[in-house]
Amino acid sequence: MVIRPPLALELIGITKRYGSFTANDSIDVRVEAGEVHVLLGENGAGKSTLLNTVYGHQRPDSGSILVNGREVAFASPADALAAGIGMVHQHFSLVDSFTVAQNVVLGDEPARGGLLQSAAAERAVQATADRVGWDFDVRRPVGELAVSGQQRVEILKLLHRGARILLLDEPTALLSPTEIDGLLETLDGLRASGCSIVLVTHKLREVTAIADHVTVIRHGQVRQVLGRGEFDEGVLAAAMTGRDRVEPAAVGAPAGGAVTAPRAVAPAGDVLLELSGVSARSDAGTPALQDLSLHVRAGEIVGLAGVEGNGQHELVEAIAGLRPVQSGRIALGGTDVTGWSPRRVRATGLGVVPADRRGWGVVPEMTLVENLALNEVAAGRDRRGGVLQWRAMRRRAQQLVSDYDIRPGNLDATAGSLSGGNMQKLVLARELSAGPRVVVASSPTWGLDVGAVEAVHDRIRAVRDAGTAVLLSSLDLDEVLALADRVLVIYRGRITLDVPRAELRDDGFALAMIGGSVAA
Ligand SMILES: Nc1ncnc2c1ncn2[C@@H]1O[C@H](COP(=O)(O)OP(=O)(O)OP(=O)(O)O)[C@@H](O)[C@H]1O
Repeated sequence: MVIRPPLALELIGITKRYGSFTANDSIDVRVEAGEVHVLLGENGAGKSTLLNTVYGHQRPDSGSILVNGREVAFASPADALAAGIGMVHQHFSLVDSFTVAQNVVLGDEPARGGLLQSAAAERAVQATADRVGWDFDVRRPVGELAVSGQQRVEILKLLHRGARILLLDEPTALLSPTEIDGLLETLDGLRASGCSIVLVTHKLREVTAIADHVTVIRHGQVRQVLGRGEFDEGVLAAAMTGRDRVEPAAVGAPAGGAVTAPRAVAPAGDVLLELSGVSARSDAGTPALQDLSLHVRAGEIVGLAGVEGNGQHELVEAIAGLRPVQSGRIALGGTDVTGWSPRRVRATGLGVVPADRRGWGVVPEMTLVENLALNEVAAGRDRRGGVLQWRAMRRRAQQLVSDYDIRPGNLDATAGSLSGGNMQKLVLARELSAGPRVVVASSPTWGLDVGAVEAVHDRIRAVRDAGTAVLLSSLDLDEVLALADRVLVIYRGRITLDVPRAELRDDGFALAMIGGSVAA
């Protein structure tokens, strides 16, 4: 008789309702010790709900959670951590000026002589890093690490507190391709050391690279469980959508390498967005944009590539009037808008898809109708004789919800109740649909499932074809290559490469992103 070790984590019949809506409907998931188990599903399928339930953020309405064969009930994330479960969030909670060791022990300092600086803490953290084979200098300030290094510190924090089961909700959504490879290597090492990993990702290439098992969730229910050898990208895409086998490209998958050729004809429209010698500071007061100049013409998509932290966010904010400009000039449609308020800049016909949708993309407490009408309201186009045109606003919202496939499409639900991907669709619907002259978009498809990615790419191409000037900043190079007519590279707040997509050489492109100088 073979005696099997207990499962690391077993979810049995987990059900979670929000009012009359069932987000998780009797979900079973079996996670073995030392495996990477992917939860896959379209936007709104119920993946984050499930992770939040397992991590003690919320109680399930029914169902059981077993850790190493023993039933548990968590009232908070602290309970989950005490049982050996840790969750890595998309946004880090690290103190840049603290060392790796200080960050790891923060809030959990050694009991005696428990100062953050203690050598004992350093030794203990080093031992944890050594245990998983990470070559870390734990005395280095976290602010000096790349994003992937910081993500490792977040994971180290959990391991140091005894976590052996890690939950990761879209950890690669805002990482560059090299950083994604780094994270996959990290996960592989953790698996080899016996940790179990539950991973939510929309990128099918990552799933095929790393998953031992995939549980496919559709409309809150488990539809399929697939083991290694039983899936490729086509099978996964089909399982997610419920269609017969489809090639991922057919549902849109930049990760699968579906790169659309740029338009053959060079755009010849007027310059609608122009930055001349713009300098601006980061939140920390350091130079973020340095004498930066660029332009985007009507009917052109300009892709902005660069490693995270080279000024992309500050650039988008400066154009939107959200970040003061030290020197230089920003013009929209030929009008100098430097120093204008965000509201006034927008009124010139600017659409903005921000990197942080929860920050200023949506107002979570407001309904879908209200969020979709924000631009109209701000521009005073929503009223007649001073009276809000609710009926027209609802009609328009209904149309946008259907066009952009925002689910569930209850117009009176708050934006905050939407899943991450559907919230992103809401922002895109509002910003792309108002007939903007210029669109500035930061990672527009982050968190979207493969089908939604292609739909959004089509919409961005459509606004371009209608004569809009589009500046698209993305960490996903496949996305830049799929959409851009011209590619810029931003490095340390300066544009270091500016070349038509058709003339782009891959090696030069990659080199420019890390500061190398090349002839395109
Ligand atoms: N607090 C809430 N109140 C009401 N409905 C909610 C709430 N949280 C989530 N939902 C709904 O539950 C469903 C599942 O959401 P969830 O965030 O789990 O999806 P997801 O699979 O993680 O999607 P995504 O890939 O877009 O992140 C969605 O329809 C969402 O609107």
